[in-house]
Formats: sequence, C-alpha cells, structure tokens
Amino acid sequence: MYKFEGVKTTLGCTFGLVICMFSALHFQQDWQHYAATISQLTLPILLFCAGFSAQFNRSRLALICLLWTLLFISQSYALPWSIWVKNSTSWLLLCGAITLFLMSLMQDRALFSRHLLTRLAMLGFIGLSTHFWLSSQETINSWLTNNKHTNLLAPYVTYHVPLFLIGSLLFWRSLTHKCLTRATLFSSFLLWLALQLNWLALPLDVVIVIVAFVYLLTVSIDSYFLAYRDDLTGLPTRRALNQLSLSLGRKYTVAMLDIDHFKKFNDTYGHDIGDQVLKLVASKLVKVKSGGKVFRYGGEEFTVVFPSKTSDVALDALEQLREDIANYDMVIRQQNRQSKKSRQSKPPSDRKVVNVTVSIGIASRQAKQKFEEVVKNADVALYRAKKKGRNNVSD
Ligand SMILES: Nc1nc2c(ncn2[C@@H]2O[C@H](COP(=O)(O)OP(=O)(O)OP(=O)(O)O)[C@@H](O)[C@H]2O)c(=O)[nH]1
Repeated sequence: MYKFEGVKTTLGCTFGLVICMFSALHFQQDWQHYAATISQLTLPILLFCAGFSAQFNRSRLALICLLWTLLFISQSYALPWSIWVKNSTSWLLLCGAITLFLMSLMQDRALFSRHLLTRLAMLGFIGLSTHFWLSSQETINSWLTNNKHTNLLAPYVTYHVPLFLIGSLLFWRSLTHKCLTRATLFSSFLLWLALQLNWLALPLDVVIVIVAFVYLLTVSIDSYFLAYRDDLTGLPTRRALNQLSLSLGRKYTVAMLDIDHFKKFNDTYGHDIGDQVLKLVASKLVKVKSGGKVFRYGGEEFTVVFPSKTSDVALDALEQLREDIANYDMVIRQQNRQSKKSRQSKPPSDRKVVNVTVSIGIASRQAKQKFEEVVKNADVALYRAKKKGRNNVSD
C-alpha cells in the first residue's frame, strides 16, 4: 500500500478541515441565503459520498457517512427516536468518538460483506456500553471521590479521560500508520468534539456538507495514489511516467536503470528480502540530483527522467547515484521485527547487510523523436551497460 507521510497528512487533513469550517463561519453572509437549499442537498450529498466511498473500497468512510445520515435524519425529521437522540448529547459525544476510534483500528473491507454484520454488532456494543458507562457514573464517581488517591480524578473520568485517550490514540494511529483515511478519521474526531461541545456556531447540515466534501476529497486523493503510485516502493508508476511524457518539452534525458543479478539475489535471499531491497534502492533513487524524476518502470527496472537536461548533466547525477547505491550497506530487517534495544544487543550475524549494484542506460531526445523512442534508446544503452560488465552508466 502506498504510504502517505504521517505527520504531513495528519496536519494537512486537520488544517484543511479547520480552514473549511473557518471559511464557512467567515462567509456566512454569502451562503445563508441558500440555507434551505443546503439543507435539502445534505442527504443526497451524504448518500452520494457513502456510495462513492463504497465504490472505491473506502468502506470505513462509507459507513461513517451512513452514520452521519442517521444523525441528520434523526435531527431533521420527527422520527420515533428523534427526541431521544436530541436529549442524549453525552451519549452521542462518546459514541461518536469511540466509533471513529474503532474505524481507525479496522481495515477497509467491502461494505456489503459479512464484515458489515460484525461492524454493526460492534456499533451496537459501543452504544450499549456507552449507555452503561454513563448510567453507572454516579457509582463510579462516588467510589472515586471516597478514595483519597483517586478523588482528584473523579470530575474528569466521565468525558475528559475517555476523550483524551481516544483523541491521543487516533492522533497516534494517524501519525504512525501513514494512511489518508486514518488522518481523516482524526480530523473528524476533532470536528465531532467541536460540534457536540458547541464550539462551532454552524448548523449541522453545513458541517455535514463540509465533512462529506472532505471525505470525497480523501477518497479521490487515495484513489489517485493507488492508480499512480507503486504499492511496494511508493514511487510513481509507469502510468505516471506516460502522463509526464505528455508535458515534456523538446529537451530531456531519459535513464533506464536495472538492478544487477536481481534474480540471483531473490533466489539466494528470498522474495521478501528482494522486496525490501527494491524499497531501499527506491529510497536512494529519489535522492538523484539535477531534477531527475524517478519512476518504477516495472519489476526491478526504474526510469529517471531529466526534463530540460542534456545527457552530460544527467550523466554526472547518475554516476553519483550508481556509486551511492553500490556503496550502500543495506540492513535488512528480519522476519520478526525486534525492539531497537534487542536489535543492538544481537550479534552482528543476526542482522543481514547486503549490497547491490545497478546498471544504467541513458539517452537524450533527438530532433523529432517521440518519448517511446527515447525510452527505447535508453533501454538499448542499458543493454550495453549490462554487456560491459554491469555496475556502470552507458550512453
Ligand atoms: N522480490 C521481487 N523481485 C522481483 C520483483 N519484480 C521482479 N522481480 C524479480 O526480478 C528478477 C529479474 O531478473 P532478470 O530480468 O532475469 O534479471 P537479473 O537477474 O536482474 O539479471 P540482469 O538484469 O541481467 O543483471 C526476477 O527474478 C523477478 O522475479 C518484485 O517486485 N519483487
């Protein structure tokens, strides 16, 4: 799965949502004439968002959209349970927060599958246990107050402690799991707090419309990365390379790069370690100088494009890159990852250090040449580099 950068994604998502809310507040005069239209559109937008998320296999966001739908219709229409929902703000606050946390623990499995039943059962369990928690507050509080070690905690135990814990865990998961959906879940949690604690002077339908657009954006960005980023290395794929080729000027250089004897490497160390090496090589490639853009062409082959650069400039950058990779001691993780301390205490033989080399072929665009022809020439040059004994750059 393509990994998003945890800190940037979490901050970006949260910041984006705050900006949306702030703008909605600031420009109230502009949209308030359309309040009735917004209210009418809320349900279709939410249902569209749920369907869109489910279609793109983001079932957690789809389920959350359905829960927002339930909240919206409970508050907007006179349903048998509407009054109960309106009077159960504490229950709603905790239930919503726990549900978001639960979603951050789950995987995106198909919405309409047997997992839906498990999820619904879990939601039911959250509802009941929250109800039980709130109804036993008097007993818990009096017990905590009577105990001299815990009496200071008593006023905070009902909401503050659970919400703080849930918020911290969601934040932590958002930072460490490098997944856009988890970052969106964290920002949804902040929004949920703001909404339920009346920090936001915005009507529910406006908040929901904004949230739905944030979810749509999340699904779209996620899907874009799925289509254009390689799962294993996180590099742009060949599809992205073809896209770039359409916007290149007349002058550019293309390099094809292949890991030497990778089949032998896989046969010796196994496919999993081969995968780790591909990732490590990719992490070196992205540091290429002179504005080179790196793509995974397929298998153990990569492409570097130098827009507006001649082969001389590219050659220097690629020579440097080849040397860096050849001198790079790659420390390979063992199957069961150990703690940092135990890794350091293990004898060196337990840590696998491997080296690989790469062969590179480069070609610059000549007059009237198409991109495919330049790639083909770079491929021919790569073949020459292999013939020359590998671990070299050929043009
Ligand atoms: N681990 C792993 N191996 C891959 C992946 N994609 C391709 N390979 C392996 O890469 C190897 C490519 O081998 P070859 O094309 O024969 O080339 P080579 O062994 O690198 O030899 P030369 O290119 O001639 O130096 C094959 O064994 C593929 O299975 C991948 O995603 N992960």
